[in-house]
Amino acid sequence: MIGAIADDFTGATDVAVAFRRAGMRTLVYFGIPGHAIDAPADAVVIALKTRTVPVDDAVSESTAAARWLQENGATQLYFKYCSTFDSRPEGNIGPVADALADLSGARVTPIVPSSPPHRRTQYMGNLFVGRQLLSQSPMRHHPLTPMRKSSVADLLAPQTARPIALLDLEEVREGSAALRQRVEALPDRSYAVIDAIDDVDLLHVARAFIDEPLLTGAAGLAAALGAVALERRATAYSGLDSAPADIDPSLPGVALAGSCSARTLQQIAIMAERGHPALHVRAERDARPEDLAADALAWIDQQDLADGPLVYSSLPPAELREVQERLGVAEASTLLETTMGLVARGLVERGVTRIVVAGGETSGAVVQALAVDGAEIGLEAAPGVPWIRTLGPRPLTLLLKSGNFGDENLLADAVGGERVGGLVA
Ligand SMILES: Nc1ncnc2c1ncn2[C@@H]1O[C@H](COP(=O)(O)OP(=O)(O)O)[C@@H](O)[C@H]1O
Ligand SMILES: O=C(O)[C@@H](O)C(=O)COP(=O)(O)O
Repeated sequence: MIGAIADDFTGATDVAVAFRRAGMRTLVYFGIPGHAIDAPADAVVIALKTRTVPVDDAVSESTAAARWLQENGATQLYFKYCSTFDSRPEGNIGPVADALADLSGARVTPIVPSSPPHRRTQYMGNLFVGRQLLSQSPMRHHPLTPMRKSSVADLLAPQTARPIALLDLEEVREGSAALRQRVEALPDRSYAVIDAIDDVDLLHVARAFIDEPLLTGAAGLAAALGAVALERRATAYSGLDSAPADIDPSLPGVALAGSCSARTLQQIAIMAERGHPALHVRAERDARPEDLAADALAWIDQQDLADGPLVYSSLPPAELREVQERLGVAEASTLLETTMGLVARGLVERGVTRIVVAGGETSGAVVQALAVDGAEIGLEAAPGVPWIRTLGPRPLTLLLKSGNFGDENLLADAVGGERVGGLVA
């Protein structure tokens, strides 16, 4: 079994659906479960909200998640971070990877953020988002982890004391055996930052590292790892059931958006164009999340839920900067994340069973406020954005959308647009 630790909740569903697409029975848990695994699985993902928490917290939570996974049958660990390598100079990718490498006894740990289905590629050590270098992409304006460099080794170096080597695309394309030899020549306790621009490159990497105790990357390498693991072990699986969970998202849905990413802003604009009622939640100094949430829920009570309403705090870069300067970055984000969590709780109390959330940190806040234990993975509304059905007696249908994922219509479609049935039926 592969045990994956994701540093945010949208990343967890992204990597979970990558494993499921490769044919693995996959479960996702939000936080470390207080119980044993629910069902036999080939991949288990633990979603943590550790991308921007203090380094020590990220390390201790990730290590505890790894131990739970090992105790529940994981023979290989996968550390899932963002395909845009979202982190701050002090971490948390480096410190968490260091700790997981120590725990698993990894000699050389691959660092592979490339995820071609999401148009994240790496060439000569530089990460691209579509046609742009990471440092020139909208990620330079991210509210919590602005990415202003493109070299993955340069981003990682301040986060770890371990040696970092680049294995470039030409070396990757020599194939997995040659790549493996290059890995063998690297020093102990080192990182290999590895180029990949398509899925075949990732298969070479996955084959070169298939017997290693720890791999790290985004959903791209996870999909390749799943494919290689399945290729190797197909005959050993018994009762393989990789079918997506049968989730019916036809009930009215509500969207909550805290992402300020360029794509989410477009998706919000399309929701307005398509006539979905929308409420903008403003972060003001001394505002209490309870009051902001109560106002938002009072507004919800006046809406027809069949219209697919949206509650959002998202702002474009200049206005976002203004709020952050006035309130503080952490203060504003904590206020708005807590508010969104309380709104989600109020929605469930009102009988809403389908909630669409835009933003990784925002999804973390919402799912934690709803005290969701785990989920089954359904079909994808967009690449890397699967519908999920929560475990437990009162299941909810959730879509946790990474800020930058999905086409412009995704949010409108997901709250009740005409394409929902087509995608999920
Ligand atoms: N108007 C705003 N002012 C300040 N911070 C905001 C505002 N709206 C959202 N945020 C914060 O920005 C962060 C967005 O991160 P996240 O939800 O992970 O989105 P993404 O998936 O795009 O990275 C959250 O912490 C959110 O609370
Ligand atoms: O790898 C990715 O890009 C995503 O799975 C992811 O981690 C997205 O994070 P957010 O954009 O913060 O939702």
